[in-house]
Amino acid sequence: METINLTYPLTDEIISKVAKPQILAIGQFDGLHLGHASVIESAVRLAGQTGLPSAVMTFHPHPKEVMKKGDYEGYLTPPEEKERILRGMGVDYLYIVEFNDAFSRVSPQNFVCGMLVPLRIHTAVVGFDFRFGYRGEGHAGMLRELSENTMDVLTVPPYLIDGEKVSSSGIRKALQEGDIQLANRWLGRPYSVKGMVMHGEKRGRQLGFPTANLQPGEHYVLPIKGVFAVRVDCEGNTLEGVMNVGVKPTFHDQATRPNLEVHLFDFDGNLYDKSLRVELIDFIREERKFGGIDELIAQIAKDAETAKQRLKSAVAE
Ligand SMILES: Cc1cc2nc3c(=O)[nH]c(=O)nc-3n(C[C@H](O)[C@H](O)[C@H](O)COP(=O)(O)O)c2cc1C
Ligand SMILES: Nc1ncnc2c1ncn2[C@@H]1O[C@H](COP(=O)(O)OP(=O)(O)O)[C@@H](O)[C@H]1O
Repeated sequence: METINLTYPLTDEIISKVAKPQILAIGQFDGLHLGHASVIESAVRLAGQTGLPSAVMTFHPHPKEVMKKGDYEGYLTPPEEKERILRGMGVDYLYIVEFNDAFSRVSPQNFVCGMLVPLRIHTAVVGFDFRFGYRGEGHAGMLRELSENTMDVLTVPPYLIDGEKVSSSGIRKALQEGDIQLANRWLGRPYSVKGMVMHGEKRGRQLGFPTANLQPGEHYVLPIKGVFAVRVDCEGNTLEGVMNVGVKPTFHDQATRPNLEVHLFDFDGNLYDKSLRVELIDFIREERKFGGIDELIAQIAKDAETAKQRLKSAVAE
């Protein structure tokens, strides 16, 4: 898969590089959940049937972040994570369109005539509720007409689980409520957060549980504050562990943005400045303020045992 950054308006240089008959799935696709996957898989399937390349068009930064909408809480899948997942889906091209104030004011007509038509899109594949252009005034039904019938449009129906429409907002809510099982079921994979390991307060080792403190590189949606059973990808190696997401109220009175810290099982090495991708497998409990260090240590030991059991049963499922 090749990733190509696009800005509006397209330059002649980029048009000559990118324009070709192709099947294009368009959407924000934050989360790349099973609903998004069904749109993208439809595009990849159609590409296979027609012999044309498949492509995905997405927008960055998140429009809600740029438009300063109150309900923006970070990314489920920052661009790097989207790339990783789309590569595994057999997509040929990923177009990341720069979303800024000016782009937010592009009309539906200009988006189609200035972006999709010059790229020579054969078929645009979109979800049933796709909106585009200034104030979201464009919808799927307008794509063909605005392209003057040069482009076909395939609209994919909602993806349901237990009668409920899979959605990014539902996944955000589930993460914030600690329902990791639901979030993961809707994502079709474990929710993961990636970041570099940084120095902490050097207390973990004294407690008997060294913890790699993660600096998430992008602004991720964080789950509820508490303890999780996790699987960790460190430079291609898979490890298991237990993670605390929180502010360590036992040691700190002031609430800050939560920290992510992972204690890895059966590991003794230096992780500083390495990149870890942590998959949340299950939620164990909420973070608490303990009366003393011994109580905290005893609880962390219990958490580690619980995490090992949950990881074992997750594999067996
Ligand atoms: C599994 C696990 C559970 C934890 N639970 C709590 C908790 O409930 N309350 C709390 O104040 N700190 C909790 N901690 C955080 C510890 O206080 C923290 O690991 C310790 O202060 C080390 O911090 P450092 O890495 O910055 O040195 C937990 C840590 C782990 C690994
Ligand atoms: N099993 C392990 N799990 C996590 N980190 C470990 C482990 N063994 C060694 N380490 C190393 O120890 C560091 C954490 O030790 P800790 O005393 O908690 O220091 P800090 O406060 O800087 O995080 C990690 O960043 C990593 O480099």
